[in-house]
Amino acid sequence: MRPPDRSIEQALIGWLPRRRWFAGKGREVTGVEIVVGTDLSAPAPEGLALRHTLVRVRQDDGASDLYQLLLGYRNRLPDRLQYAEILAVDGMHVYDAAHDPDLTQVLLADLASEASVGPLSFHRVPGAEVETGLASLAGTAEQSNTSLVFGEDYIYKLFRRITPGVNPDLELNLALTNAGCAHIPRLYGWVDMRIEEDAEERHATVGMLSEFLRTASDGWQLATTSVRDLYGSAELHAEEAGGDFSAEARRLGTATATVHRDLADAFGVRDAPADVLRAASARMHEQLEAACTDVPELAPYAASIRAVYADLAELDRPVPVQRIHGDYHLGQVMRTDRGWVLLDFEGEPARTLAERQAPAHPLRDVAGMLRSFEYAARFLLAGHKEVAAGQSELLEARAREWADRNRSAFCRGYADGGGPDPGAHALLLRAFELDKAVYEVLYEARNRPSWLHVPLGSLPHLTT
Ligand SMILES: Nc1ncnc2c1ncn2[C@@H]1O[C@H](COP(=O)(O)OP(=O)(O)O)[C@@H](O)[C@H]1O
Ligand SMILES: O=P(O)(O)O[C@H]1O[C@H](CO)[C@@H](O[C@H]2O[C@H](CO)[C@@H](O)[C@H](O)[C@H]2O)[C@H](O)[C@H]1O
Repeated sequence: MRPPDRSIEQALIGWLPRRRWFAGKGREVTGVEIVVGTDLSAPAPEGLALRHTLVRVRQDDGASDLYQLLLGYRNRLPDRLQYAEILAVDGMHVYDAAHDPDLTQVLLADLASEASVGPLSFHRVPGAEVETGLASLAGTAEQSNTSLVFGEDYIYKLFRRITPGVNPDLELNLALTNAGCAHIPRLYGWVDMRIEEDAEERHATVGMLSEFLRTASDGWQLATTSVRDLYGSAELHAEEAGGDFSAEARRLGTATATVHRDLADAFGVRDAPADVLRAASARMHEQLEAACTDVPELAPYAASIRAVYADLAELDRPVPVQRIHGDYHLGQVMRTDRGWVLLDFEGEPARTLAERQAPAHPLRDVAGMLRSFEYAARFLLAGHKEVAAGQSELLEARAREWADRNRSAFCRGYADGGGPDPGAHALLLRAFELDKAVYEVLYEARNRPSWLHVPLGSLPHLTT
């Protein structure tokens, strides 16, 4: 017998906030309600069941969000799945079935056959074949969603926070697929869900199946390996150390410009009037004030940051805007044998769908990646200071050198690829970088407090 929904909802109040992908951190969960549960007829062994579940989560600030869960039901929960348990009642275990390859196979089977099950409809990209019967492994990366790797072939992104509408990750991947862009993983299919609430019918993207880049390394790993290499021989300059990353940074810049051009071709570019910059500046101010309230360590830099935002508001000229990546950093790019590939076009997870879909200046993405070079250079510093006391100034200088070298290389590559020359738009770039750094301060305070020193540590340099 399955436990009643009420017991599951109660258990989810404590379980959800502890998930890495839960987007409402820092606010209390006051209620969870199962909006719709759909049994997926898994080609699963006897005694197992899979229920696709959409829940509404209410929080103490009045926010109310939808989340997607795959609930597994078993009479006996094997040791390997204990960590995924949500509750057990009268010998029946309810758990996060994203971690259970016996159950997740149904996703591939339904994509392969383009099934429709209750409110869920599974779609294949025209011409794409999907092989079934592969076992999945849930990714261990720091993620806003949950990714399931099937065999060595596919990666299925199970979107966690669900916003009605087409998810920009799917929207942009589909457009880039149609444009024949080489800098994205091959897209195989997606899952759409009909959501009926308050007599209203809406649709949302709840899953996406892409090529798993099995031989690729992500940009963050490659960049931090290069930084580690440099810190290991701190007497050398960045260009002398073995693992110099700058040629890769330059190629990454060029790939970024190519993707921006494809997005511009697919969705268009328009000249936004000057008041768009005033509105952007106002939003930046708002985020800064919110961040200063939550993170008082930001206060000493606030006046300098405000001055840059004020200059931006005064920049009285139209700016070209287009669809962009929106949350661009080294963890979102992978180096494959066919060059750099860009992932995760969802935009910043904390923003509304309308904000994430809004056209923006492409240098916002450039600023995101430039911040990421700072992150890669700075994130190892703290540990190193303990090991090599007295060397901290030298390592700080090396961090600066590494970041500057790779930032310049990326910008050169971006301009080579036909993007607007970052060097010719210093104020825009500075404002975008500061805005990103403020976002990161908030993001780290809410999600990874032990990383807060990384964005805070780069503020003295950014504000001088
Ligand atoms: N197509 C892919 N091939 C290989 N690894 C991938 C692929 N897509 C994502 N990943 C890995 O999963 C991580 C998280 O993916 P991402 O799309 O950024 O998810 P999220 O939206 O949850 O942050 C990436 O940093 C990368 O390491
Ligand atoms: O990848 P996500 O869409 O989940 O993006 C969020 O999480 C990122 C961290 O996982 C965060 O990125 C920040 O940390 C990165 C290193 O882990 C660094 O490369 C980025 O430059 C830095 O912004 C991202 O901001 C957040 O939206």
